[in-house]
Amino acid sequence: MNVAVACDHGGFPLKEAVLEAVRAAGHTPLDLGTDSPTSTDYPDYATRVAAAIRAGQAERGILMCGSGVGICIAANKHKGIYAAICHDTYSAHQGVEHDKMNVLCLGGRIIGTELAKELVRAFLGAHYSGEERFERRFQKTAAVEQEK
Ligand SMILES: O=C(CO)[C@H](O)[C@H](O)[C@H](O)COP(=O)(O)O
Repeated sequence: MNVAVACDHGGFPLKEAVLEAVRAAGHTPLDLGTDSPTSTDYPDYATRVAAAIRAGQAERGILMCGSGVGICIAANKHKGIYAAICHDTYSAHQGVEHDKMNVLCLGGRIIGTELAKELVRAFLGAHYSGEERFERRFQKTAAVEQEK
């Protein structure tokens, strides 16, 4: 699958490792910036990844900022984006399996490159289970989204 990847300056230290982990998992990363540690604004990169997913250019996304918080909040403002910060591998796969998480958010000032690679592997290796209770809960969440 195509995986849209973007970060601000705080997430930039993780970006190369994340791109490498996407390729190592057999997927194609779309590198949507930023391309240097120069200070920039995380909502711009959340929008790039959200747009790629909404346009069907990528199935999933990975976003990084300093903590993962700001870019996750910004991503979740876009329809069809279900983003979460996961700094443990259980959440990185369970979020997809139970909750249809389609964007993984990481904090470049919180975790190192090796954990980031493991989180990417767990996220990309997971698939939505589609079990009735998960779909029921997801539909309740989606209904709130439609009210916007
Ligand atoms: O973590 C972030 C937002 O949650 C950002 O990546 C920034 O690191 C954070 O806001 C700090 O910004 P600064 O301009 O680098 O001081």
